[in-house]
Amino acid sequence: MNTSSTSEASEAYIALGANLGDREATLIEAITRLDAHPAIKVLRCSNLYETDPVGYLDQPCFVNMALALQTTLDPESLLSVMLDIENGLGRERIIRYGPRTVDLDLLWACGKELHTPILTLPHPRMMERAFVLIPLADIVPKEEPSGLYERIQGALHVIDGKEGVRFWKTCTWHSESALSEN
Ligand SMILES: Nc1ncnc2c1ncn2[C@@H]1O[C@H](COP(=O)(O)OP(=O)(O)OP(=O)(O)O)[C@@H](O)[C@H]1O
Ligand SMILES: Nc1nc2c(c(=O)[nH]1)N=C(CO)CN2
Repeated sequence: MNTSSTSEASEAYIALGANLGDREATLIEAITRLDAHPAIKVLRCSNLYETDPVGYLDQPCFVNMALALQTTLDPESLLSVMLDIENGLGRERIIRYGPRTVDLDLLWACGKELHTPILTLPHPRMMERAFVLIPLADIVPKEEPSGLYERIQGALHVIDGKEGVRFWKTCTWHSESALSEN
């Protein structure tokens, strides 16, 4: 696969979800694979939340979380890495909004707006979804320069507890590169 790197590293936020198989193990493996990519560093992980399904209701509860990444990849190349990881972890697309071993959505890349055949940024449905916003709020600092913090707070105020999102666990993932530095 061709991935293009820009010379400057920038921050991106992604959402993860899983509702088939060992949900926690699959999410941890997805984080490990992202961090193992030479152009991606996982900076922060949210807590894990158990969430009631939204959109297609006849399916198991999800575990959802969010990550802050630093990357030198452009957004389309980052998405391509994410899709490869989803496929490698057994993701199948059968029912729209249906059950999945893992889902990785690119939410936000420094406030960039993009509309290409394969990528829309910011993610078009992120501000309607408590299962995205509540984990994301764990890891976006108040001083995030492109205004993401304020957007999340405003959107959460509108959603106001309409979805079932329950704290489940803290994230146990630690970067292997950080461990080997110590
Ligand atoms: N910001 C984005 N993040 C992830 N995928 C995106 C984004 N914008 C467009 N896409 C496209 O959406 C396609 C379908 O994604 P996917 O099957 O994961 O959708 P979904 O998770 O079922 O629904 P949703 O997009 O509402 O979360 C991807 O192959 C990708 O090309
Ligand atoms: N609770 C929850 N519901 C969903 C989720 C998800 O990750 N969590 N993903 C969907 C498709 O993107 C559709 N519905």
